[in-house]
Amino acid sequence: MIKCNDISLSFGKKKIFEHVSFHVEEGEFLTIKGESGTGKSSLLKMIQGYVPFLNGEISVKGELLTEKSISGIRNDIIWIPQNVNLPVKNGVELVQLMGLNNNNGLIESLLDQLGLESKILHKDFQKVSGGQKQRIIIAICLSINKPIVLMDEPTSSLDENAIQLLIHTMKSLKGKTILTASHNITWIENSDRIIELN
Ligand SMILES: Nc1ncnc2c1ncn2[C@@H]1O[C@H](COP(=O)(O)OP(=O)(O)OP(=O)(O)O)[C@@H](O)[C@H]1O
Repeated sequence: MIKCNDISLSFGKKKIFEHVSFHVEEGEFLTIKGESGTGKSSLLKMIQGYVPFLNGEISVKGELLTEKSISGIRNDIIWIPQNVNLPVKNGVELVQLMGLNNNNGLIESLLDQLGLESKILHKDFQKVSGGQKQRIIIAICLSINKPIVLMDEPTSSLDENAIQLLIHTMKSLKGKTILTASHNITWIENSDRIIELN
């Protein structure tokens, strides 16, 4: 589903990683682990064409990542960041900004699986905890039906109980190809497979 072949990353003269190759099978839940600064987030952004890579090649669903194919590839991906700093007051406004229609109640059902009541969508982001906000963002993003889910540090603000609920939710998303960047032990242990950047 996703193939990275012999890719390297540098910012200016600073080499972050070199000659990295891995693949993610369709329906697999794979986690990239590694110390802070090893390039996990950048690698997830590379797959979406937001960070340029050196050497090698990346392909998604059999299609090489090029200027021409980027928009089609992005169209198959849900990108779930750790946090959002957008001009929105709460979850309802975020749903509107993202142009989502939630008429089948999927967001509420995902919030429930993540241990939150749906009314939290109306609560000001300033008044919810970091862990609640992260789960609201995840529920909203997961309601979008795309075959590939990329998540950057999905547990960064979550406590152990919320991590377990999120793992359970991810495993219930049948058929999705999930690639995450994390250094959380519980998350890593529950992934189908891990690769390490160092
Ligand atoms: N746009 C950029 N310009 C210059 N340097 C960058 C840029 N983005 C990231 N870096 C540097 O590249 C390195 C890798 O960053 P990245 O965020 O990908 O690492 P990470 O493994 O995800 O780290 P963390 O676990 O702390 O999130 C870091 O040293 C970072 O400072």
